[in-house]
Amino acid sequence: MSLNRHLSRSRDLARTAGDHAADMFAPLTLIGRGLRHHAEWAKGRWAATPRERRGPTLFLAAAAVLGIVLLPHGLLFSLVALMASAAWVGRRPKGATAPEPDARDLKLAALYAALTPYLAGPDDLAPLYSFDGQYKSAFGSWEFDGEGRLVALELAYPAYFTDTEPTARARIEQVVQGKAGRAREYRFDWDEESNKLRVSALAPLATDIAAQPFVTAPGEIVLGFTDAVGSQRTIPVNQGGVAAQQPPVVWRTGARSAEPHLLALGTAGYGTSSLLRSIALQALPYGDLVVIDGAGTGEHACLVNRPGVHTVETSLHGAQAALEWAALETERRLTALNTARHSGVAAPEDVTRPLWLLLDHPTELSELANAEGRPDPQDLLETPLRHGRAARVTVVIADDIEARERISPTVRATTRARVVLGPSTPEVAQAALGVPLDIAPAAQTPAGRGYARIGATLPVRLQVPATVDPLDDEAPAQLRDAVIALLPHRDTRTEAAAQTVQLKKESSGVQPRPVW
Ligand SMILES: Nc1ncnc2c1ncn2[C@@H]1O[C@H](COP(=O)(O)OP(=O)(O)OP(=O)(O)O)[C@@H](O)[C@H]1O
Repeated sequence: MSLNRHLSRSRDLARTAGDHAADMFAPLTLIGRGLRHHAEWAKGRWAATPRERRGPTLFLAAAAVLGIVLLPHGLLFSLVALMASAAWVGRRPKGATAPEPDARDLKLAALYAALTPYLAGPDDLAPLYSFDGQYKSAFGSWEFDGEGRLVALELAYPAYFTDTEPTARARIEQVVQGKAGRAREYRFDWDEESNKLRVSALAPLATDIAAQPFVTAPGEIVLGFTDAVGSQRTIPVNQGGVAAQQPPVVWRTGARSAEPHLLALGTAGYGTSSLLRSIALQALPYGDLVVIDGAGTGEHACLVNRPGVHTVETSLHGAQAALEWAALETERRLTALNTARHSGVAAPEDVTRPLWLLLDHPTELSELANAEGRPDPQDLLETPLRHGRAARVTVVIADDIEARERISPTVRATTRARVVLGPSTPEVAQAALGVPLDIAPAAQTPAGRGYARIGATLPVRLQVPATVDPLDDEAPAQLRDAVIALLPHRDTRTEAAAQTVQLKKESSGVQPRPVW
């Protein structure tokens, strides 16, 4: 017999012996698997049993075992019963594989595990959060979207959690946002009375609404658009060339407004100048403007010499002259209004026509004035800010969030309409809006995105309509055309479209029309 035949025979013998052994040990494997299941089940029950009930449970189990041992043939019968049940549980249908873990279950379990270090109390006898706990003990309800992303969650937290402390809340909000995905914004609704937190993921706001005439009453300014929760009404808009209804963030100005002035702070490049331009275009049909461009970048040059625009100032001297005039004009209007009231006649039109003071980056001028030992332009705003409501003078200030410390206390105290644009941390949002934000911003923020707070209301999300500088060659022509179409003209000629516009973006060429 050749060596090869010997080898193949031994292989066959080994295979047959293996098959026989597998057949012989199959019942043992089956029972072993069943016993393992039983052990896991018992371990799970033990972990789920509250600590104070573990002693009595152990006692009952020991009593049952003792009873079985004392019964005639009790031990034998119980062993047979255990083997039979293990064999039943351990059987596995042919081809069956372990079920895939549910991705949603895994996400919720991961969130629960991440929250546990912040919400578990070491001395809590019945903890909602514990390292060997289950998320179902703390999470009341949850909802996932079609793509498997968490969109809503209600969770309970222990009563001793310091839910009134902004830092403690912020920690929990950060954990939730981290586990649920930083690409979206989340609203956090803390129900302090019942120790519940409701989290909802917010759909992104529309970014394709350009400057256009908005359907509003005189004195109403559309700061931008929000979600359905943030506004009580919708207005018709042209959204990316399609007619749509969108909920606006409306700022009411005028003699009856409780928030007659606005302060907008933002990260550089996130659209505070565009917001100012958007307000200017909405204010111009009903009022007059004085524009101060503290950064001197000529971003508001498109307003120069427009009907209703008194002046666009970019220098410290010009800004001071304009603001001194505005202060005197406010006093003149107050006197004229008083006289009219005393004589019981209607106030003249030049007193009631709204006057808007729009200041972009005024803190830069404050620094310059400080260096030159001249009066701070912000101080010149005192009269319009304090008496502007009665005199129909509205002040709008836009500045860099980094410059918030240099904003004067009078400006901060009198600007009750607030906007913050660009990426913001809880501290920045609180400094800009005056209250903590109950919304966690997304990791990526488009230009013009932020939050608005009008008076004592809760902050709402805000997307400012794209109101680009029509003299900015890099801005899309379509957006520049939208702004050009809204600029008022001295005659009936139609202004050239953005592609052929001949205006030069040279702030040195800006010739403001002096009013004093
Ligand atoms: N709402 C918006 N939609 C689309 N683009 C915008 C919007 N707001 C601003 N932009 C674009 O973002 C850029 C910066 O805008 P803007 O100059 O208004 O920002 P800013 O915060 O005033 O910046 P800076 O402080 O540097 O002047 C511009 O190119 C502008 O066209």
